[in-house]
Amino acid sequence: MNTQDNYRFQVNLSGMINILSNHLYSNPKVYLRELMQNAVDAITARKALDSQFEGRITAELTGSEDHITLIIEDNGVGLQEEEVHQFLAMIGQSSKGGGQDFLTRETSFIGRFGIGLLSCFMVSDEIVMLTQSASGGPSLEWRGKPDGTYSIRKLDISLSPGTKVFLRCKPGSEPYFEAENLKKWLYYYGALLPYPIRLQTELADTLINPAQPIWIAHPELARGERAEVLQWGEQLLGEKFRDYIPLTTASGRTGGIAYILPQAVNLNAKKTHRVYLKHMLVSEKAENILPDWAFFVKCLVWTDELQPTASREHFYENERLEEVRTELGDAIRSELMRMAEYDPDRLKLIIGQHALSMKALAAEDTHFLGIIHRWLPFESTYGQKELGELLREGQKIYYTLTLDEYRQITHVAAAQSLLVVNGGYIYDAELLALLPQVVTDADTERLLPEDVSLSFTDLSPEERRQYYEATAIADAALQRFRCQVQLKHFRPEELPALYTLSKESADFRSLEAAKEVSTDVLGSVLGSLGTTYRNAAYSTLYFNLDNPLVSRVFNAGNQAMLQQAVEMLYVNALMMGHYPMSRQELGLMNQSIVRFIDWGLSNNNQSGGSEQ
Ligand SMILES: Nc1ncnc2c1ncn2[C@@H]1O[C@H](COP(=O)(O)OP(=O)(O)OP(=O)(O)O)[C@@H](O)[C@H]1O
Repeated sequence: MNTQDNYRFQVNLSGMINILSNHLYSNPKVYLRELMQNAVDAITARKALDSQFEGRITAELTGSEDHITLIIEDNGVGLQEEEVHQFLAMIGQSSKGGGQDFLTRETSFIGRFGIGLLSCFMVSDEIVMLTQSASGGPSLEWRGKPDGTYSIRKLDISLSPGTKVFLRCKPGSEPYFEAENLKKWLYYYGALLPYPIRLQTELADTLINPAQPIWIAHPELARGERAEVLQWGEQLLGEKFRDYIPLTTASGRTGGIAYILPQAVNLNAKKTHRVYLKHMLVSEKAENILPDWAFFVKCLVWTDELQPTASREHFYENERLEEVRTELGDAIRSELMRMAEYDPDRLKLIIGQHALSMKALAAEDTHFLGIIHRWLPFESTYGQKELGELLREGQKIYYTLTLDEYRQITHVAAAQSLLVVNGGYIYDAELLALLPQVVTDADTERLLPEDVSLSFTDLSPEERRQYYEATAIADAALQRFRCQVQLKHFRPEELPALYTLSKESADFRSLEAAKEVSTDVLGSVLGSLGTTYRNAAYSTLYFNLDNPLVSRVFNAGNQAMLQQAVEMLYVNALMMGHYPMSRQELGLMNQSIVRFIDWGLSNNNQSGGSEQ
C-alpha cells in the first residue's frame, strides 16, 4: 500500500515582504498609511462598542539620530492575546473581513487583506506593538521580525485601551522618519479624518488635521462656502481652482467636490482623482471613479462604500462602482444644466475653457445637448462662433466630415453665402447631425465637396459652343489623372478652379497614394484592387469662366498654352484643397513651372528684340 506524507506550506516571509514592497506598494511611505488605517479601523471598532467614544491618533518621533523611532498610537479597540496570534501574527488573516467574499464584501473597515502591517518592514527591522484590548485582559507586548518569528509577553502594568506601534528606522530609511515628511504625509493621508491626529517631536506638538468643514458630510452645502472649498482644493490638490461642482449620490455614502481645471485638458490626458475611503486617502490615481467625458475636473471624492484593491490605489470594478460613477456624472451634468438656467455666464466660462469635454458629454446625452448647444463653439464659414449665433442666422447649417473637406470648399461656400461648419474636429459632425433631434428649428446637413458645385451656373448654349473645343483640349490634358474638366460660372471670381472628389474618386486617390509607397507585392494587390474603381472614379476640375485668367486662357486660341495652363491650374487647385499630390502630379508641377518661366523669358526676349 502506498503511504502518503502530508506537509504544510512554509512561507518565506522576507521573500514575501520583498515582493510586496516591490510590486504592491508604490513607495515605502505607504507604511504610514497602513499604520494609520489600522488605527482608524481600531477606532471604528471601538466606536461600535460605544458611540460616544472619541478617537485620536498620535504619531511621536523619539530617539537620537541613530535610533530614531516612530510610535503610532491609537485609542482604538486593541487586541487580546488570542487575537494577536490569530490576526496579527497570521499573514493574510484579518479581523475585519471573514467569509468567502471577504475581498469584495462591504465592511465598516478599511483593512481586509491581513497584509498591511508587513509594509512596516520596508522601513524597520522589527515591529513592536503594545496593546490593551478594550474588552479587558492583560496588556501585551508583541515583537515581530521579517524572518517570520515573533514573541509575545504580558506586561506587568495595565495600559489604557488602544495600541502603540514602535518602528525603529532601519539604515537608509531616514527620510521616512523625518519630522517634516511625516507631517506632510500624515496630512496627506489623514486630512479628512474626523478626529485629531497629532505629531509630537521633541520640539513641537502639532495638530495635523483641521476641523472638518460641514460640506464634507453634506457636499451640497459646499455651494455656499466658496472661499473655503477653493482653499481646501488648493491645499489638498496643489492647484488654484476658480470653480467647482459639489458631488453627491442618492445614498449619501459617496460625495465630493469636482474642481474645474483652470486650463484646457487634452482628451487623452490621464484623468486621476483623489479618493478617500472612510475618511482616509487611499488613492490619488483613481481613474475609474468618473465617466470618461468628465476630463475637465479634478475631484476629491470620499466614500465609505467602495472596495479598494490590495495596493489601495484602485477600486474593484464592480456594480457599485459603476453606479457611483454614473451618479457622480449625473451630479456634474445636473449642476451644469442648473447653471444654464440660473448662471449662464458661469457656464459660458466653463464651456469656453473646456469645450471638448462639454461636447463629449453632449454627444452622449442629447438632453444635455439641447440645453447647452447654444454656447458650444464651432468653426464655420461665418467665423469661429457659438452654435446659438449660427442658429440665429436662420440658415441651413451644412457641415463637413473632415477638416480637409472643409478646407477644400470653405472659400467657395463662403462666396455662395453657404453656412458651412467644419465638422472635422472630434464630436463636431456628430453633434451637428444630432442637433435637429433636440432643437426643433435647427436644419443641418452633411455637405460633400461635390455638392458645392450644384450652385455653380452652367454656360449658356452659346458659350458652350464657343468653348467646346477648348474644353475638350483641357479635358484631354487631365485624362491621365482621371480628372474631367467642366467650365462654369461661380463665385468668388478670384478663384480660377475648384477640384472636387466623389467618395469613389477619393478612395481611388488614396489607393494610388498607397501604391506609390508600398512594396512590390502589396503594390500589385493594390493595383488589382484599383481596377474595380476604373470607370466611376473620376474627379472633377471646375474652371471658373468669371475668373479673368481662366477667361484669357480659354480664349487665347493657343492649344499648347491652354494645355500647360490647365495642368498648372490643376496642381494649383490640388494644393488649394490640401490634397496630397502623387509623384506624377509633383513632376507635372515642376515641369510646368519650368515651361512657364521659359515662356516668359522667350516672350520677354522677343519683345525686347522688337524694341531695338
Ligand atoms: N492598531 C491596531 N489596533 C488593533 N488591531 C490591530 C492594529 N493594527 C493591526 N491590528 C490587527 O492586526 C491585523 C493585521 O493587520 P494588517 O494591517 O496586516 O491587515 P488588515 O488591516 O487586516 O488588512 P489590510 O492588509 O487590508 O490592511 C488586523 O486585522 C487587526 O486585527
